[in-house]
Amino acid sequence: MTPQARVQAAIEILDEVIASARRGGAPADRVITEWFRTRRFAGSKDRRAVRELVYSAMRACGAVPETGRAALLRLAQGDAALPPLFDGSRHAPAPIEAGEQPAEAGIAPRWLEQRLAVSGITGEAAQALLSRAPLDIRVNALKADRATLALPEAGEPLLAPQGLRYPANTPVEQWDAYQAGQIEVQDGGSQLTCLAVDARGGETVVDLCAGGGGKTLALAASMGNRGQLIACDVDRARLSRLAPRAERAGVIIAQTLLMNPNREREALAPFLGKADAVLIDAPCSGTGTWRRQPEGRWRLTEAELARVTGIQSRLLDLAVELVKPGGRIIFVTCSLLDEEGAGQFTAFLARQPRMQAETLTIAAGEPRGGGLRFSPLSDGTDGFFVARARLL
Ligand SMILES: C[S@@+](CC[C@H](N)C(=O)[O-])C[C@H]1O[C@@H](n2cnc3c(N)ncnc32)[C@H](O)[C@@H]1O
Repeated sequence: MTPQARVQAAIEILDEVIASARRGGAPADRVITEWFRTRRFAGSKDRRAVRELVYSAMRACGAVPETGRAALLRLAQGDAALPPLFDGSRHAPAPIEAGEQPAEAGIAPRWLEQRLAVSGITGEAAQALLSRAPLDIRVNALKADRATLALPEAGEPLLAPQGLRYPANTPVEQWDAYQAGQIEVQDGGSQLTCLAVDARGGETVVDLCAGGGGKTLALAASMGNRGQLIACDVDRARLSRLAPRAERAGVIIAQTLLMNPNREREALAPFLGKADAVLIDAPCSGTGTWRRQPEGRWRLTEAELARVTGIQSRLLDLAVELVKPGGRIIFVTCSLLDEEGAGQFTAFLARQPRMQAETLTIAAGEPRGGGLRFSPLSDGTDGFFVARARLL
């Protein structure tokens, strides 16, 4: 593909990414893969270059762009090599017209920038939400140890005891250690939130929002595969990804529990008052994951934010019924918004006087509202809020 054709391809893909974000459809990565599936003429270098253009353009725009072309024009404003490629030649985008408006720059749609600002995320901290994420792995302590595991490339040790960092796009999934279940891909911040659970062998631990089991696997490793680990979710497709991952990782204690939304308590009846720990890795706005999914900013609406914060407070109250006296609840969101972090946790403590907040001894993050907040700027991780409370 010519450089001009790559720009035109990026514009067409962005049109689809924008439409998909508006209707709550497939994420950008899938849109890109699908686009190339029917364009076999594109080689691997073309794919990489077009993908880079698409992601750079997404990062350059704040609010949802009207069109892919407007998004690319925004990117072109900061990259002198791009405007000449709008030359109208075969497969190239049409020439830029006088007065043609690029999409708006910014961190996010305005309402969301304001919510971030109220939560103390402005300037550099806000800009860092759109930086490029590295690739972090967790060495699976059930099968290996960071200190002795030989890997094709030496990573940078992270604060999390089994964490290693690599440049983005390192093909770790092709490594023998990955196939052997000795390593998992997991953001360093996510690994730190698992430390807050402090899950131990022999305990009963409920992972209330297990999804595909990223944290479940880390908890099983921390428990040395001893005890009871109940991985729950309301999304059948996500939960079904756990079994093959658990098998590869050698995890034998995780049992899955599919719940009906709004009827979670019924499914959890056998565990009421039995849990030593309940992890709530709650559904959230995902504002902490924009480094990887910049189009997440364009999917979020105020109504969706209100919906997920409602689920968060409901699950927090449900967790109180699940823990035994002395048991602990760990609340996690991959968000930097206080309404999904410090504010949510403070309101929970006020509603539940028998729950007492605990100070976390993780040497990272900024103390906020009884918990810790990790951010791309200060911690080099995805954005997370994590807090722990114990039932008196
Ligand atoms: C942040 S994701 C979990 C990620 C997962 N723990 C991991 O580490 O890979 C949030 C999960 O909450 C689930 N969820 C949404 N509503 C729920 C509910 N009412 N009860 C339990 N889980 C819910 C979603 O399906 C999603 O899988």
